[in-house]
Amino acid sequence: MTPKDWADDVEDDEDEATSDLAKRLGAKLPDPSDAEPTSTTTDSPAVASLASRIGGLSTDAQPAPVASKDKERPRLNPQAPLFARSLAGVKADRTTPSSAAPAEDKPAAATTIPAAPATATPSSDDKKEKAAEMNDDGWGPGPTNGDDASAKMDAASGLISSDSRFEVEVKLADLQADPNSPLYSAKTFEELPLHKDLLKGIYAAGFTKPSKIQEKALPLLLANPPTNLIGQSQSGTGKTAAFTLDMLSRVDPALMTPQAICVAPSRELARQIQEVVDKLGQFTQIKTFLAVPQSWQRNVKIDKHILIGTPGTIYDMISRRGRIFDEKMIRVFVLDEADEMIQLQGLGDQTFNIKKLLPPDTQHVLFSATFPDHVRTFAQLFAPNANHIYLKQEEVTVDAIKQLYLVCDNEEGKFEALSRLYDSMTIGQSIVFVKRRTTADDIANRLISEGHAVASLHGEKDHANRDETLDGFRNGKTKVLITTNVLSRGIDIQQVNMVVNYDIPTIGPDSNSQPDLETYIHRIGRTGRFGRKGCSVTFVHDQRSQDEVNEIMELTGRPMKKIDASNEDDLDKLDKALKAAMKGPN
Ligand SMILES: Nc1ncnc2c1ncn2[C@@H]1O[C@H](COP(=O)(O)OP(=O)(O)OP(=O)(O)O)[C@@H](O)[C@H]1O
Repeated sequence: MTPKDWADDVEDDEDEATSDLAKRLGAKLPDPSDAEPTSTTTDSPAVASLASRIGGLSTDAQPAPVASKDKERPRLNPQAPLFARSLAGVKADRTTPSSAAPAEDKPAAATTIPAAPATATPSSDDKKEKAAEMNDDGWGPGPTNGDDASAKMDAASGLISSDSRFEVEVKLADLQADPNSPLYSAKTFEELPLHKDLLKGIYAAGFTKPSKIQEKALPLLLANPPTNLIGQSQSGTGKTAAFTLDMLSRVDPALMTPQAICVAPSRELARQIQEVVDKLGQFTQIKTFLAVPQSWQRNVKIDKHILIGTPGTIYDMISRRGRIFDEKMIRVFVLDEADEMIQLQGLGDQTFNIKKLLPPDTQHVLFSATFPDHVRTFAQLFAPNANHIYLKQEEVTVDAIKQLYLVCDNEEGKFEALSRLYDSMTIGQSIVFVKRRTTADDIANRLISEGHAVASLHGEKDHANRDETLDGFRNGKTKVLITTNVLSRGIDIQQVNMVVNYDIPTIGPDSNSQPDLETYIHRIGRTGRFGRKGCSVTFVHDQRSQDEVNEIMELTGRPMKKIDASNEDDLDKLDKALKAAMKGPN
């Protein structure tokens, strides 16, 4: 049982069997006192012992040499046309034993580019001050990261300029690196070492310039020799394209075997990532394979270049040692939603098992909108000597998402309020998150019986049904989707302008649960994509849920406007506010 799995039918994020590694190992992870250790060395016996028992992880700043394994690795094709620019250094790296383990052999020192005290947690006084700053309209303070002008809408696109709204802090693994070098920030895609066929794909996707995270991450990801990267940026800011372009740049299309692996916590997210890779790579010869349950056959080799899937399936494939694909050919391992993918009480054991079988000089790329402190320690063990891009703590949520909470009389009052909100939910598209699969089906059925058009999706439904439901929602056939945490992360549907937390996400047994801040942040991040407008409504129906909302406000430092569901005036105001919030410019 994982903390998110205490109740039998509470949704888990991955529909494959996952075991509880921490429990099996009898280890409890300490809370690191230093949120950002700059070395993979750890003084913590628990982390060290756990890491060594996991295997494949070094708790030492000087990992074992990799030359013997590397000898067996087939060479890349230097004639491959796609890689004239970006792969050149990879080839050099692979053929020079002394630089065979670039990511792990470097000193684990960090250089910070901006001077911002980025990862300090705001004091509770700071948070109170922020709450007091709440605007009269109750929608909370405006942008807090400095430059209001930068948050202005791009008149042509209707989007918020990403210029300085989504600031990030970069830490370089290599002390020698010049932090002022333009290499570490790219204002255009052309100045990056991207093949022209990838540039064509980027423009065909409608991207004109890199977002903030792409601007910072791509030069680091594409530099040679390859270096690990741990990257954090708010939901909907373009992390997928960043790691996608890295994978597309580092595989050799002439070699018909997987050379990059990307794991994600759900089949739906894996499918979505595959679509992005296919779209950006459409002018190349690079092919992708979706590695999810039932998508592969035993003893049939995969001849595609990039594997995208869920960790249980990929581990199943890779553990057949060469019969499905040759793991020695993998050079990039991407973890999307990385904090979730390395959680020991969840998907972490599968992800670590995959890592153990990959060549030690594989480039590890970890991205997420959230990296809680205790996960950062593991992230740094997983991706030693990585470059880091972390968000300032107070900027983890997206300003363009207006957050409010709706006070209902009791559990039944939540359903009445949801039904009452249906019209607002269908102005654009909405996702309603519940805790249990049975609740998803129940409220979907009740809304349908009242004449509303909604669909439900959760991990107990069969795969074809899940794919069909999400496709129907993606193409706008369904306007309201009732779901569980299975869709809380990564799903990118730009028309979603409202998220309802019918149940507040929590961790732990019902008798002693805590609000699950990370899941809250990811859930509301299904709206407000790439600068679009959005709003979230969290239902409160008793003292406990009120306390949980208070704690979320405290932790995010963002106030939420309170609406009373029993007050018709309030509800009318809510309708108007929702309509205003979801239409027109910010
Ligand atoms: N440079 C760009 N220009 C315009 N649109 C972009 C650019 N990069 C990404 N996008 C779009 O922004 C949207 C959000 O991107 P993406 O899904 O990668 O966000 P994310 O940061 O991975 O979010 P999450 O944390 O929720 O997974 C997508 O629809 C994508 O097509």
